[in-house]
Parts: sequence; structure tokens; C-alpha cells
Amino acid sequence: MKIAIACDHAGFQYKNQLVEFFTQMGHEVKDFGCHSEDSMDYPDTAHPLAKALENKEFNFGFTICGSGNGITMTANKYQGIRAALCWTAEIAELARQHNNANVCGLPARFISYEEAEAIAKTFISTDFEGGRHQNRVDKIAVK
Ligand SMILES: O=C(CO)[C@H](O)[C@H](O)[C@H](O)COP(=O)(O)O
Repeated sequence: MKIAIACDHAGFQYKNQLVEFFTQMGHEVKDFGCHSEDSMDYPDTAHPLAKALENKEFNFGFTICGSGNGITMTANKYQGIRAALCWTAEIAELARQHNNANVCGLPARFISYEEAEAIAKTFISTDFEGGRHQNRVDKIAVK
């Protein structure tokens, strides 16, 4: 699986740990930064990730900031992106099953790393259910 990952300074540590986690699982990971804990602006890493995912260069994206909100909001500016803020594995499972989310937003300041890993693992291993949810997902896009 090809996975894209981006963060701001608040998500830097979890991003590095998740890069390692996904790599050890055998996935191909592209790290869109950031590359230190120096304060930075999350749109600077979220836009390149979202563009690449929209161009179908990756299967899934992960966006990590303090609350998970700003970086996930930025990714959702792109038509081909359905970014869901996930703070439990169950929310991640539903984001995949019902919403066919392709970006998982993680709030690094509000969950443990162990929780982040469980959420990430659930997200990439859960399929979209389709059925009644397909029509709803189709209606999300602004025509
Ligand atoms: O984008 C965010 C909020 O929606 C993230 O939580 C940021 O990581 C946060 O705003 C960063 O805050 P800081 O005080 O500049 O570290």
C-alpha cells in the first residue's frame, strides 16, 4: 500500500513513529514533513499531500497536528479528498466503512501514540461498505 503522511510541529513525533510503523508493516510511505519540532504552518505540508493523493499517487493519507483540525480542514479543500478526524479506532473504522475516507486526521495532543497506531492500523485495514453509503458519499462533492 502507498501511504502519504504530513504533520505540523505538534504532530512531528507521532508522524515519525507512524512512518516507522507503516514501513515495518511493508508499506511504502512518503513523508511530506514537517521535519522538526520548530513551529510551522500546517497548510504547508497538507496541500502537497492532498494534491498527490488527489492525483492517485497514494492509497491513503495521514494528517497530524495538535487537534487534528487545521491540517485535516486543509486537506478537505480538495475535491478528491475525504479527510476524517479520527480520535478512536471505532471512529476510524466508521470513517472508512461509511464515508470512504481517504485521509485520516490525528489529534496528536489528545491521544496517546498507542491510540494513534491503533487508529492508523484500523483505518488502512477497513473497507468501504458501499451500498446505501455510496450515494451519500457521491453527494458530498460540490457539483
Ligand atoms: O491546526 C491546529 C489546530 O487546528 C493544530 O492543533 C496546530 O497543531 C496548533 O494550532 C499548533 O499550535 P501552536 O500553539 O502553534 O503549537
